[in-house]
Amino acid sequence: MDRPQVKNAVSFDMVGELKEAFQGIKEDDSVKLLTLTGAGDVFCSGGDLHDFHGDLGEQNAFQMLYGMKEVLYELARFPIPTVALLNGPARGGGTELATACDFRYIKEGVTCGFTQGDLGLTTGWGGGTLLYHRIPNLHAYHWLLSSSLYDSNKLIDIGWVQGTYVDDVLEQLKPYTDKTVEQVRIFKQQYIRQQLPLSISTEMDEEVRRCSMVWDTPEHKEAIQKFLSAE
Ligand SMILES: CC[C@H](C(=O)O)C(=O)SCCNC(=O)CCNC(=O)[C@H](O)C(C)(C)COP(=O)(O)OP(=O)(O)OC[C@H]1O[C@@H](n2cnc3c(N)ncnc32)[C@H](O)[C@@H]1OP(=O)(O)O
Repeated sequence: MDRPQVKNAVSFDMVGELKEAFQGIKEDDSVKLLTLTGAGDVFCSGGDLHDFHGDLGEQNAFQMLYGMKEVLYELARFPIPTVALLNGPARGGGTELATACDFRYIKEGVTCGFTQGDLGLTTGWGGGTLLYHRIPNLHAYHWLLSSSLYDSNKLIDIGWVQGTYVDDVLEQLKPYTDKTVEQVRIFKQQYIRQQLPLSISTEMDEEVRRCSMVWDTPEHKEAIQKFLSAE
């Protein structure tokens, strides 16, 4: 993600660019591993609070959120292993995006959180659904409901993050990449069949629908006004 001036916030354009990039990688059958990271000092600050958070009714909010649901679903069921490299903080949808990857590695001291709750929202890209497939249920529920920011140590404790990294992360990912393309694809298929059945798409759709239902509330509008007036 490469919009460092807004901390890699996801704009409408970026939704299309992510889809295009994933398609290109999918078509290259020599690739063994997909990594996702952020330019500058942040992983991703979630949906662009200018672009995504206008005065939208439920139906338009659904359509707007749905594009990122498609991105996260694609990422979760990607045919090769996927890794989020948390070079800096993730917030809101940014934490959802990292959750859609199979594994997460993080720089020491970095914090992540589902801050949608503080904006009068709930998760809306399908990342809440995926979180329940990544970490124990009560950890997921508590993290989502409380909108807490967790640091790298806590994120390792709850099992969301697999390890910390400093610089040469590719060396650290060698246990994944020293396998053949066929091996990594077979292991990924096995994981998808066990943990991410096609029916997960319906659950993610329901999450998008629920979030769009709270889009047009005073709590959300006030939170966005507050963010914009602080700029
Ligand atoms: C369902 C998902 C949902 C959705 O949108 O659909 C969401 O993702 S809701 C969650 C939205 N995200 C947030 O609330 C995070 C807001 N940002 C931050 O908390 C911080 O910016 C942080 C921690 C990512 C980085 O902090 P730092 O101190 O390093 O930077 P600044 O706060 O000074 O930000 C610099 C610059 O970037 C602009 N910015 C940051 N985040 C966003 C954003 N999400 N959308 C648009 N613009 C963003 C910020 O306003 C500053 O702009 P400037 O003009 O330089 O003042």
